Amino acid sequence: MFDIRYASGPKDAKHYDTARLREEFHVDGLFRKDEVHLAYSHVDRIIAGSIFPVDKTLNLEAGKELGVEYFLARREMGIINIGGKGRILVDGVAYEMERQDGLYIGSETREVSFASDDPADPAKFYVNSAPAHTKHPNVKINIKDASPVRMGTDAELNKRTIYQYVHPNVCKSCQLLMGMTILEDGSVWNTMPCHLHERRMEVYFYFNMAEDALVFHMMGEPKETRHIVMRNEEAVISPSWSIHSGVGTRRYTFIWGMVGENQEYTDLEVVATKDVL
Ligand SMILES: O=C(O)C(=O)C[C@H](O)C(=O)CO
Ligand SMILES: [Zn+2]
Repeated sequence: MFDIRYASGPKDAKHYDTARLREEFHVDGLFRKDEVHLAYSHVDRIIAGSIFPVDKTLNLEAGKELGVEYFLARREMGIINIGGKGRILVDGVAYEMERQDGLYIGSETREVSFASDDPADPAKFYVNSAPAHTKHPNVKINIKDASPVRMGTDAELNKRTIYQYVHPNVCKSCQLLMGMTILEDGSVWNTMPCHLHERRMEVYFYFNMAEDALVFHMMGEPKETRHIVMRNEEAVISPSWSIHSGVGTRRYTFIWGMVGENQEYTDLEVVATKDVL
């Protein structure tokens, strides 16, 4: 059921060629019609992936990999809909999900199912899930409820708004932080100057990209940088030792999710551009 990824350390990763870098960190094949497609990373045991109900209703099910009775028995989940209108049924409570709506689901939630209103314009649910030690309330998060942070300048081609959906300012979670960053027209860079956060790992999911557009996702230690070429609706795992930044051939949007020791979004070390190699 899961696309399993084990953890790689920086001493090994600096020797990887393109194919190996992609095998370890790059996640594709998302949003296949009527399928749940999830990658399970052993880095902080985050799960990231897609749930794409078109003609069918899809249920969240625990595989043998989770070793529990139901998926969210010991996990929490954040969801953002990047498609048309849909519904998520959470232990009998229905949440109507428009495009850009988010949902936080706390642990100990037994039954979660996903459906689209119109197969011609189906909902596309991107999800992140992390181990959780306690139950927090389920919360629907409209983009207007998300905490916005405007960043960047025209000169640096990086004007963007970071919408923090699952964040202590918006709702309680055990460790998950999740949000969506929308670049302005003409802006192509995210997160440059780049940063590290040793206490949290991160997964990026790039979307709203034209078919012929690319994003070069930067990764690696600050003085051993590598890149991974990203196409529309692909994700990339960023271990805590790696920078994560990207530049596109056009504007794009991305969803980021973080898990680890703390929930301090600003607990990061900025790497000066002069120190990057
Ligand atoms: O546009 C950005 O910059 C981001 O969205 C950065 C991510 O949120 C991140 O790296 C948080 O640590
Ligand atoms: Zn980061």
